[in-house]
This record gives sequence, C-alpha cells and structure tokens, in this order.
Amino acid sequence: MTTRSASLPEPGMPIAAVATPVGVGALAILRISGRGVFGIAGRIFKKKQNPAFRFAEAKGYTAHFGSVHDSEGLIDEVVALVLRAPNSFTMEDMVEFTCHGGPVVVQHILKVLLDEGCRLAEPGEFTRRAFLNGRIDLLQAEAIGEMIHARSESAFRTAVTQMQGTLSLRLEAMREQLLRSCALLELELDFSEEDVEFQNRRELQQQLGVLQEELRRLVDSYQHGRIMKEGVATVIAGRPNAGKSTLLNTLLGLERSIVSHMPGTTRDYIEECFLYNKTMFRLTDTAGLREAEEAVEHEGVKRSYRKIAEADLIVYILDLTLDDYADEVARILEFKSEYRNARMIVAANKIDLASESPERIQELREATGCDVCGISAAKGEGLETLKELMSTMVVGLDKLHEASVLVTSLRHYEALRNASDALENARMLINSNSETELIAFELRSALNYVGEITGKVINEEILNMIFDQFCIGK
Ligand SMILES: Nc1nc2c(c(=O)[nH]1)N(C=O)[C@@H](CNc1ccc(C(=O)N[C@@H](CCC(=O)O)C(=O)O)cc1)CN2
Ligand SMILES: Nc1nc2c(ncn2[C@@H]2O[C@H](COP(=O)(O)OP(=O)(O)OP(=O)(O)O)[C@@H](O)[C@H]2O)c(=O)[nH]1
Ligand SMILES: [Mg+2]
Repeated sequence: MTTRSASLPEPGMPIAAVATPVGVGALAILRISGRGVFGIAGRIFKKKQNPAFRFAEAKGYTAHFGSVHDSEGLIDEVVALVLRAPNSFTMEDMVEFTCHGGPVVVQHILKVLLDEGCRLAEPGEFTRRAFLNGRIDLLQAEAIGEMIHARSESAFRTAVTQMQGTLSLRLEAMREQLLRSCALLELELDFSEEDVEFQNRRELQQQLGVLQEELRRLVDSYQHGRIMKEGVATVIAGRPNAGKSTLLNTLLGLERSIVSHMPGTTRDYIEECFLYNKTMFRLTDTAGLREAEEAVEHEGVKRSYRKIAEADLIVYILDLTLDDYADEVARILEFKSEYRNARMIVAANKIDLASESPERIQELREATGCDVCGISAAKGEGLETLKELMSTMVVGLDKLHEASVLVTSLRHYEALRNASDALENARMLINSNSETELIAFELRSALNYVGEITGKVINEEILNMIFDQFCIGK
C-alpha cells in the first residue's frame, strides 16, 4: 500500500459536488475530494460523541455521526464517511456527507464546503480523477456513464460487461504485441548500417494478419453492440399520408405523433422505444417522402433520408388505396439496393379500405421480392403479423453472444477501424519489401489508435468529450 501511495500523483484541488439528483428525497450525498479535504470537513463538522474528533486521524472507511454548521449555526445532522487515499474512488482523500434530502439543506451544505475552500466539481470530474489516477481506464469510465444512463436491460448488461474490463484486456494484449514488433523494427533502424533483421518479416506479416482479423471482428460487432445499447433502429418510411404516424401510434398504444388526412403532416422525425419479444426497437416516424417545395418540409424529407440511411430495419408503408403502385415498387427496389445494411419489410396499409387486398399484396411480393404484410394501422389489423415479422427480421441482432466482447460506442468503432486500416497499410508495405521506417510508422499509428480507446494514449479532446457528458458529482 505504501509503494502504491508513494507512486500516486499529487492530489488535485479540493472539489465538491452533490452526488444525488436534485429534488426531495429521504437522503442526499455530497462528496469532496482532493488536497486538504480532511481539514475542510473538520471545520464544518462536529462529532456528537467526541468533540476532539479529527478526520485526518480517522481510519478509512469509517462513518461518523455529527452535525454540519455554518456561521449562523446548525444546518443538518449528517453521517460523514471517511475515505483515505488511495482507497477511495478517486484515489484521493475523500469525505462523503449523507444529509437529509431536501434541496435547500443540500445547497446550504454545498455552500459551506465552497466557502471553506472547495471548488465546485465539473461534470464527471470525480470519474476523470479516478481515470487519471489509474483506478479505471477510459473504457470503464465510459461504461459507468452508460450504466447510469441505461434504459433497458440489454444496455445495462453491456455496460456492466464493459465496466468489468473485458474489452480493455483484449485491447491491452493487442497493444503489447504491437509494441513488441514496433520495438524490434525500431531497433533495426538503430542498426540501419548493418542491414540486420530483428523482426522476421514473414512472422510479422502473419502476426499482423491475426491482429487484423481480431480488429475486424470487433469492428463487426459494432452493429450488434449498438443495438444492444440503443435498440434496433427501425425507420417507418413511405409517401405522405401512407399512415406512418398512425402506425407509430398504434404500435406504441399512445397518440405520440400527429395524424391528419393532410399529406405532409409529419415534419421532423419522432423517435420512441418499443419493446416486443424482449427486443428493443427504436421506432422512428419520418416525414413522408416526396419532392417538397416548402422549405420546412424539404428539410424534413432530408432528415427522413438520413434516418433511413442509418436504419437497421426499414418498415416501408405503402398505401393500398393508391391507383398505381409503380412508383412505390420502384422506390422499394431502389431502397433495397441502396441500403444494403438494413433489412426491409413492406407494410401494405389500409386493408380496411382496399378491395382485393390479398391479391394486391401477392402482386407486391412478386414485384418487390420483399416480405409484405397487409395491415390496417388505424384499425389495428395485421399488427401481430407485422410485429412477428419485425422480430424475426432481427433475430440474432440483439442477443448477447456468450463471452463475446462487443463494441458499443462510435468512438471505439472509429478508432478500431483506423487501427485496422493502419495494419492493412503495414501489411502491404511488408509485402512490397518497403523500408522498415514506413512499416514502423504504420504500426505506431495502429498503436496510437488502440491506445486512445482505453486511454493509454491520452488525448485531452477525447477526455473532455467523454467527461462532459457525465453529471456533476459523478
Ligand atoms: N458511497 C459511495 N458509493 C459508491 C461509490 C462512491 O464513490 N461512494 N462509487 C463511485 O463510483 C461506486 C463504487 N465504486 C467504488 C470503487 C472503488 C472504491 C474504493 O474506495 N476502493 C478502494 C477501497 C477498497 C476496499 O476497501 O475494499 C480500493 O480499491 O483501494 C469505492 C467506490 C458506487 N457506490
Ligand atoms: N382507413 C384507414 N385510414 C388510415 C389508416 N392508416 C392511416 N389512415 C389515415 O390516413 C391519413 C394519414 O395518416 P398519417 O398517419 O398521418 O400518415 P403519414 O404517413 O404519417 O403522413 P405524413 O406525416 O404526411 O407523411 C389519416 O387520415 C389517417 O387516419 C388505415 O389503416 N385505414
Ligand atoms: Mg406522419
């Protein structure tokens, strides 16, 4: 323990924050961390049983009952928890005060803490310190944030897995291998006059191939990981008045989206989560697709296309009461070839109005090659079939593979792709017998990308982006 504390960086400025949500609750927690927090805590806190009590002499992980005062007198009775560096979340000296959970009480205690020398913590600053002091890596810090914000069981599960550090371990192993090869190549550069080869090129080529394969698997897990976290991105698309908003509302069982007989009712897209058969669908109702003349609608249609391009599943709504389906069939075929990553269902709507629906649906099936199901969004007919179809379309997409590591964040996905590209370059250079220097450069670059994910390579901009999303007090 002593060696660990000796190697700890200087504790930061004392910071204070409320760690619990704003509002009325049974209890609330305030925490302080950093240099001199025991002195600060001692000036505002009196221990009932022991007036001579000093935080600096208290053992770590002990709780003390007492009261908090300001110049006017008593504020509240509290429990103070003592955490001694490095055995605290931030690895600094910390004190946590549990007080009564009223917003005014909490603000009073926060104010005395600030008056006594703490600065208000920035969002995520406690976790940032936990990262900078080596308690957790960047992936784990992000996982804590994701866990707090998780709104589904699957999002929660993936966050917990990531918090345990499985992906971190894989990436660290990768980094070590790359570092070793890199070091050997750089050693060759030092002996460049002697034309030696410390790193056998055929071996290196083979090792990089294995690493690249692993990177590719991680990159490929992103769609799956994202779905675990956010749900299946399901976009309801189609012409104006086809019944998209009606379908959204009927699926949700509430009047979320405005429905009217006027074509062009929905302007901006609307997103809501919908759970079916344990699969989370993130449903997006979009503006009807047409050449819009009016500026706002035009922007709406642009957004529709953007959402369609990001979809995992497109539910194309077609109005069966149209006289002619040729344009619709053409668009469906175009979507099929344009959005290859998405799966598509055609929902032929308004079966309650259309005569000869079964025949028309069969024709549509043949013309589009898609799964087509007849529905009445307004009357709720055919929806069970549609939901079943949605569910089978995404089978496997949202189920956790056992023991597999998933990439769930766009940041990680991009860094992994960049790393994989750098390895690809390195392998091409080796194949063409290129100079050692160029190969080493690509390996360094791959190393940097992998290191950015866990935070081994510290990039201030990335840190800000991550920790700014946290709550104050976390
Ligand atoms: N009251 C309280 N609850 C909390 C936190 C906190 O900071 N305070 N946490 C904040 O996110 C989470 C728990 N995370 C934590 C991680 C490490 C340590 C810690 O002090 N570790 C020391 C001591 C271990 C021990 O005595 O067994 C260590 O590992 O050295 C504390 C909290 C959730 N619950
Ligand atoms: N009879 C019948 N009418 C429907 C059905 N579904 C929708 N409608 C009607 O069709 C009209 C258009 O419905 P919306 O849900 O607003 O259509 P939309 O596709 O969202 O239209 P935009 O937002 O303009 O793109 C409304 O008058 C609905 O009541 C249906 O299954 N049967
Ligand atoms: Mg609409």
